[in-house]
Amino acid sequence: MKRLILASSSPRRKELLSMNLLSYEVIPSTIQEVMDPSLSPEELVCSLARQKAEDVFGLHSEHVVLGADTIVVNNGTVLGKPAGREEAFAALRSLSGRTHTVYTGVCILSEGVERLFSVSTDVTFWELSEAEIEYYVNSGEPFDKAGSYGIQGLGARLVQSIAGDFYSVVGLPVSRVVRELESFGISAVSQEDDI
Ligand SMILES: Cc1cn([C@H]2C[C@H](O)[C@@H](COP(=O)(O)OP(=O)(O)OP(=O)(O)O)O2)c(=O)[nH]c1=O
Repeated sequence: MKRLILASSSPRRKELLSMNLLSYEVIPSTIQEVMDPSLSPEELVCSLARQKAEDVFGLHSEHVVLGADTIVVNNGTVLGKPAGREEAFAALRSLSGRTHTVYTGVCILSEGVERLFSVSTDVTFWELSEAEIEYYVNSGEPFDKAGSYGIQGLGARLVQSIAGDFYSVVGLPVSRVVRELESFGISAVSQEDDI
């Protein structure tokens, strides 16, 4: 029986799958992500998701492997995870009072089959004061997150509205993923299993 392997070190992706799936194993990929600047945002997240999935599938090709990647694109600029405080400040200042797009790419691999797709969500930030930005950076939350914020945490207060899938912003479009996984023979937790 094929098992699902999540090729990710992201605690958010793990949580989102746990909410929905019977069982899976986590084997994070160890690749150095290669970003090709000539790619569109959709192509870029798909390429990074595929790199992560292929890395783990290379060693576990008897199972189903899922890789994902999330980026924030603001006015044509790709914002990944900030390298430090200054980058986090700059990213949050640039997102203030504007609408940006969060892209999450997903790659699911099984022997002879590949499913590759991306989901985009528009997120609008309130106008942020310097004091608000400083408070948020000091919380430490921006540092392991694309775009320097987490919509699921303290960062919720920065967000005025979203158009699209909330869970995709958090790192995994989980309802689409659950449906795609069914065609690989990986099924979601049923009502009875919960009782
Ligand atoms: C925009 C946003 C991103 N994020 C996170 C999701 C991802 O974990 C991270 C983007 O980095 P990724 O490079 O997509 O993922 P990762 O390095 O955390 O994990 P791995 O490569 O091992 O799968 O940003 C949030 O948690 N909340 C948000 O609102």
